Amino acid sequence: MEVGMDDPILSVRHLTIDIPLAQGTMHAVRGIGFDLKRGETLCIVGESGSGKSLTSLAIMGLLSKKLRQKAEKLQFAGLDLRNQTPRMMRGLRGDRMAMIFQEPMTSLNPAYTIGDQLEEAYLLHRKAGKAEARARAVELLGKVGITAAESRLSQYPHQLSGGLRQRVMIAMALMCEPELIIADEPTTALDVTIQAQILRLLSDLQREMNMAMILVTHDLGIVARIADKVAVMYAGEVVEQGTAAEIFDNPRHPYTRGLLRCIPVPGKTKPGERLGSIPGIVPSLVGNFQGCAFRGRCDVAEPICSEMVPVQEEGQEHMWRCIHAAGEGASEGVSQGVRP
Ligand SMILES: Nc1ncnc2c1ncn2[C@@H]1O[C@H](COP(=O)(O)OP(=O)(O)OP(=O)(O)O)[C@@H](O)[C@H]1O
Repeated sequence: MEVGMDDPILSVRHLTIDIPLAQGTMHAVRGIGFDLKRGETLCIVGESGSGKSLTSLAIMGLLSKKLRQKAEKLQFAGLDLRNQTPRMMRGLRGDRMAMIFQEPMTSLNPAYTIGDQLEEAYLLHRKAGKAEARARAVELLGKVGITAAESRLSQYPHQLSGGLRQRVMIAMALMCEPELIIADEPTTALDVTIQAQILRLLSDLQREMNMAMILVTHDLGIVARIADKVAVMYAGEVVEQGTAAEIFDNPRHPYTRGLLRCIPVPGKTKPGERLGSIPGIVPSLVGNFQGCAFRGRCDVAEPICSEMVPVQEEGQEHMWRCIHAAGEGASEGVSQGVRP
């Protein structure tokens, strides 16, 4: 099924991911949702363990079978991803959707040349001949700024620097010009200056190819520069989401405000600048959890916060899940509904 240009290419509603553990079930992702259109970039930010990677893996159909995933809606390009067989998901991955991981050495096979690995997805999905796949590989290596691309094809991953390997990973993900790309902290392992170059490159290619992109990152400088939308995750929930301008200029949730306190203005944030740290620890998500997960670290928390948080409603442009923020003369469209 084709989707119109204005329809979301990706639509997620009430995605939950549970992890069975010896001590009980961990509710690692707790009912998140967002929409993404073609050509848009959604940055997911939040501290370690908030569920960003699990969310990315769930969309790609790569979650371990031991984890339990449910969603009211998980739709990509008009396809219901909840009903796809593993074979169908393999058909989509590398072709219409692709993922770039943190550490290229875990995704690149040390035993195969760069050329073989770049050509593989193209040969598989495009039913192309070897010469055509090779020409495409050279073209993509050029696009990601790798010079003497022909000679790189016969090299093995260990012969390249970390920055070059990450460029190869980007080229690999883009071989079939996917409609959706998910990049999970794609430059964490690299030097700060190279990180900024590579993320800028990824963002330029994403716009050139009109792909939708989810970028999971801790780097608020990058978020300020390239995000159209931002989702702030905390303890398995999206606590605030909106356009980048709304999140940076008018953050409403105390957690978002805490993260941005040091660097509130897009354009002033430097590449490599990371999330500030907020005192306190994230509560355990094992077993039943009620109320706002941030309340233990929040300076405006009240007893009612241990009972309820505002719910997210369909179609809200700027959403935050905090009773206080919503009560402070919030703008239109903010949910006043609550759930335990
Ligand atoms: N296979 C697993 N078994 C048990 N716990 C897991 C598993 N995968 C993830 N978790 C837990 O689920 C929570 C969310 O993990 P996730 O990797 O999505 O966090 P994240 O926000 O991506 O963190 P980071 O920024 O550190 O990558 C964490 O507490 C993590 O320890």
